[in-house]
Order: sequence, then structure tokens, then C-alpha cells
Amino acid sequence: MSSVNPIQIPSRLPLLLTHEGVLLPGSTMRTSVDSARNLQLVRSRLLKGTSLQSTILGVIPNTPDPPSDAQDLPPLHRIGTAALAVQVVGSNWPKPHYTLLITGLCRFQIVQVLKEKPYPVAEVEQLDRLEEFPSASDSREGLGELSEQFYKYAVQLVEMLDMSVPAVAKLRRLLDSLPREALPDILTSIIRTSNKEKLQILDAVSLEERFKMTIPLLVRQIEGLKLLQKTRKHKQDDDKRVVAIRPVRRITHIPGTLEDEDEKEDNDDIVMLEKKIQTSSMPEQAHRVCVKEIRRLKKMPQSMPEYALTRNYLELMVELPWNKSTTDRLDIRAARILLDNDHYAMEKLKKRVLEYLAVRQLRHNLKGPILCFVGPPGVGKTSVGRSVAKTLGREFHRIALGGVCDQSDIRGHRRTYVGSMPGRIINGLKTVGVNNPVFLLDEVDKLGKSLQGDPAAALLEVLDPEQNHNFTDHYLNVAFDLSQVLFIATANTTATIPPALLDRMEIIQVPGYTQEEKIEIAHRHLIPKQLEQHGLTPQQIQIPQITTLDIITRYTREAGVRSLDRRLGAICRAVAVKVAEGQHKEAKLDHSDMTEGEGCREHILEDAKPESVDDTTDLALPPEMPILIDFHALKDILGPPMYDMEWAAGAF
Ligand SMILES: Nc1ncnc2c1ncn2[C@@H]1O[C@H](COP(=O)(O)OP(=O)(O)OP(=O)(O)O)[C@@H](O)[C@H]1O
Repeated sequence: MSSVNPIQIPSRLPLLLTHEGVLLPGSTMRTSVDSARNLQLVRSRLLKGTSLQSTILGVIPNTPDPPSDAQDLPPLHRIGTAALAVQVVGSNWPKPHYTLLITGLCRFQIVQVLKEKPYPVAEVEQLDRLEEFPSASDSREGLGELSEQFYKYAVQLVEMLDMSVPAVAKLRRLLDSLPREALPDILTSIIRTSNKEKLQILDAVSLEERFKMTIPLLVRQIEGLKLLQKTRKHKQDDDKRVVAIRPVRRITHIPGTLEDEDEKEDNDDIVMLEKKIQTSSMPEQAHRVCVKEIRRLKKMPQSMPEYALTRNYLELMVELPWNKSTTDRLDIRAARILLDNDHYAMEKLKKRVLEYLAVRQLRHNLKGPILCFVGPPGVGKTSVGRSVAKTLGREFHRIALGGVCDQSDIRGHRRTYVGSMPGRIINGLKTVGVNNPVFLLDEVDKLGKSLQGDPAAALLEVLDPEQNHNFTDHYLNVAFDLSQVLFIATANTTATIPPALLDRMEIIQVPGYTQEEKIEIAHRHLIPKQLEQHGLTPQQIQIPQITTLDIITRYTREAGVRSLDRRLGAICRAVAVKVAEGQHKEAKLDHSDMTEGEGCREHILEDAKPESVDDTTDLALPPEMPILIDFHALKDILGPPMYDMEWAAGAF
């Protein structure tokens, strides 16, 4: 048996009166201090004292300290534990108090109270003299047997616990290295015992008595664990000892229970994850990290917060498209047709995009300036980016950068950070599932800056073809090759784009549209799209060009076509309601009444002529009569015009 350093406590000790919990020698506990004498003790002894001796206290259990020091001391419990104050944490909320972390050293008994104020001090006699403990070889007969019996139970108990928990493994080692005489106190404070039982153990000054009293407690705990394993009604205990009473995983297999299935599922998941790591085509370095992490994961209890973190990390690693890409199918003629089909006007932009794609096709690589479309909102910048992806046969992903002011948005958080996650680039790659998508960095001009770093600086690394084959997201902590990604940026203005970023991009201005262009865009693209979105057919609604002009001039004022698109959406919604209610025939009738009465402009009547009706009966109506949207209908749906532009209609 190992020899033990004798502990010699001072003969006078300041007394800390506690009534919650019992501190036993060899164990540690937290206690809250908020009564007058205890507060004084902490302030004048622990916080002011500088010697090691000033951190030694006499902890008296089962004795509440009166709230005010004007009140007399209550009768003190006879035996206390000399303790070392390891940590003092103070707070003023909700009232001034301290939390002490104290470690029990040995028993003592009070000989005489020397003073009661400002905190009690007593002359004490040390009861445990560890150096006098008999060793296993030369112990007295009775005690040797008792201690042997106790040791066996202790080993049995610890071996029933989950050895993969570091605290349990440590406890198992301690059983062999600590003197047996110290074990009753330590085990009593670990196993499930009441304060009363702990107090009895504290009061048991004789070692023999202590062993005798602790053995039944151990047996009770062992029986409890056996029962627990049988019923598998493993309850989470809010007591910190929960770690110590977790049954061993390998002997808890009781088929058929829900938790059993959960655990099995989890284990299956880990096996699957391991297989995925082995078969994944990730680079050597990433593979090494994954293998290391999965080894750690296997040893971790599932209740540990790190378990979920590590698992999420590994799942992301196997999901990332390290080597998965789509094949480019670039045909410049087809690209031209596709761009023309999707977008009216914007000749300059389309020309430059085609040039860009042609050069990429001839050079077979993507190194080159990043295209940045700059123009007012709603002129189709995003939508051209989407078309580029379509022409190349690549996946498309939009990364909105407006308002981003933290560089971890781009580069991710380190995994040590609570709630850490990868940045938007890695997240985007996970979403598209290939390593060569088109990434549209939307609104680069609206990047912010903050104490959390400059996201523009992080973007520089992403966009620089010389560096981005080695892009390291903080969360992944291994390099990912971004060189196959085609980046396109959009902005409303170049004025607020950081110069270093601007330097890496080729700016293509996208001007606003003329009224005529807007009308064409509306009729070629926006209206058909809206009809489709609302489940309408051209036979159900008719929007003449003059109405479109009315919307453009009287209801919107913009360089692009976004508001126009929204207004058309509102019209389609209103018509969809009519159609759905099956009332569109009546609506048409009412409507023709109204246009007649109010003298609609000639062109509208002309537009309506082919379908115009002079019969008032439902039956006389052609079955598919479109709802005509004229200026009056427009007013009904969108409200009165926001801008009075009568002249514009005339001009048209
Ligand atoms: N020339 C065009 N031809 C066809 N549709 C167009 C054209 N210009 C814009 N659109 C349509 O207008 C809508 C708005 O365009 P988009 O979202 O691409 O604008 P944006 O310039 O990216 O705006 P923001 O700067 O606000 O992001 C889209 O539905 C798009 O299809």
C-alpha cells in the first residue's frame, strides 16, 4: 500500500457553517455563502489572506448560520471537516453572495469556540491521522478483513459502470493507488447517499465503524445498478454523480426496448459513418482527420456535448463533394440562344458573358477575372448568373452577402466555438453536392465590417485563383479546393466595394431599361412566368400592352422590372381568385358594363372586341372568355395610381 503524506491542520480554524450537503475528506463540493458570519469569513479570511494556511477552513455540517451576526451561534455539529478553499466566485445578484469550491482534508472535532464574531473561530483537534493508517499487510485482523471486503465491493461497483467515461476509469485506478482507509469517505461521496448517511459516515471516527457503515451503502448501490440494468429504466439524474452510475454499455443489452433500439441505431450510424469515410474520395489530409475524429467519437459517451459536435463534423466531411463534379457541356451557340431566350435586351452583358464563356471553353480552365455585374436592382443580374449556370450545365447557388459583417460568415467558426458551423462557401458546396457549381455572390457592395473581422478580406482568399485551391474553412480545418467553382458577383454600385476586391473583378455595367424594353420584357418573360406560377392560362387573362405601360408609368418608378413583376403578380392573384370562384364570367359581364358606362379608351375596347359580348345571359358567353385587364380593372386591383403619368400613355 502506498505511503501517505501526513496532513497536519492548524489547531485554530475559522468555521464555515453549512446546512446543505456534507463535505467528506477526499471529496469536493460547492457551497453557497450568503449569511452574515460566513460572508465575513470569506471577505476577511479567504479574500484578504495570502498564505496557504488562510485558505484552510473548518466546515461544520448540519448547522445553519443565522442570517444576521446579532443572533447567537446555533449549537455546532460536533465533528467537522477541515477543508481547502480552492475557488471563490462572487456575485451581487440577486443579493451579495459567494460560491466556494472546497475540498475536504480530514475530520476534526471542536474543542472550544474561541470567538463568535465577526466569524466563529475554534480550537480544534484533528481526528484523522492518515499516516497512522495500518497498511494492508500489517493491519489488524478484523480491519484487514473488513477493508478487503469493502475493496471487493468497491471494485465490483466501479466495474459495473461505464469504463469509457474518464472519471470512472480514473476512479478504478484510484481504488488501487489510494490507501484503503481513505476509500469509505471517497466512495460515500460518489455513490447515491442521503445527507443523513453522509453525516453518519462523518461522525464515524473509528475506521472499523466507518467500513462497517459504508459496506451496506455499497451493496445497496450495487443492487440498485443490477436492478437498473434489468429494467433498463435508466433515468437521467440531475446529481453530478450520474456519470458514475451509468451502467456499462456492453452488459446492458436488453433487446426490444426503445432505448436499446436508439443506441443500436446510433452504433449503426457510426459504423455507416466509418464506412463512408473509408469509401469517400476525400484528400489524404482530410481522411486522416476524419479517421482520428471517428476514433475519438467511438470512445465518447453519447451524452457528452462533444459527441454531437464531432458527429456533425464528420457527417459534413463525408457529405462534402471533394471529388464530385458535373461535366461542363458548353456550346457557345446554344449558350447564345439560351441567353437570348431567357433575357430580352441587355446586349452588352450577354455579349461579354458569351466572350467569357468562349475563352473558358478554349482554355479549358476557369482562371481569370471574376465577373461582377453592376446595376440597379431588378435589371436581371441574378437571373443572368442563373442562365450562365444553365448554359454550362452546372449547379447554381446564390450567396447573399448583404449585411454580412463577420468574417466567420465566409470562413466559418472554429469548432471550439459554441454553436460553430461552417461558412457560407462550404455550406453552399454541401447544398449543391458538387465541387464545380456557379456561385453567385449577391450584393458584394453591401458587405460590412465589424470587430469580428472583415468579410471582404476572407472573400479575397475565396476569389483569388492563386489561393483558392487551398481554401481553409475554420470549421473544417482542412483545405478544400475551390478552383473549380465559377464565381460571379453582383452589386448595385462599385463605390462601396472594397478596392482590393474590386481589383480582382471585371465590372460589367448593367444599365436600367427603357419603357419599351420593359414592356417587351413583361410580355415575353414576366407575364408568362406569372401565369404559370398562378396556374392561369393565356385564355383566362388578357393584359394589353397599354395596361403594361400604365403599370410601368403609373404604378412603378424603377430602373429594373422587379416592381413591375410584383404588380403583375398581384393582378394574376386577383384573377386567380375570380377564376377559382368560377365567377370570371360574371366578372367579365360586370366589367363590360363598367367599361361601356365609363367610356373606356378605344384601344382597350378593340383589344376586347373579339371576345366582346352583347348578350347578358351566361349561356351566351363563350366558355373560355379571358378577363381583360384594362385601366379600370387595374385601379380595382392595385388601387389608385401612385404616379400620374397620363401623358406617358398618350405618348405611347
Ligand atoms: N432582360 C430581362 N429579360 C427577362 N427577364 C428579366 C430581364 N431583366 C430582369 N428580368 C427578370 O426580373 C426579375 C428580377 O431580376 P433579378 O432578380 O435578376 O434582378 P437583380 O438585378 O439581380 O436585382 P438585385 O440587384 O435586387 O438582386 C427576374 O425575375 C428576372 O427574370
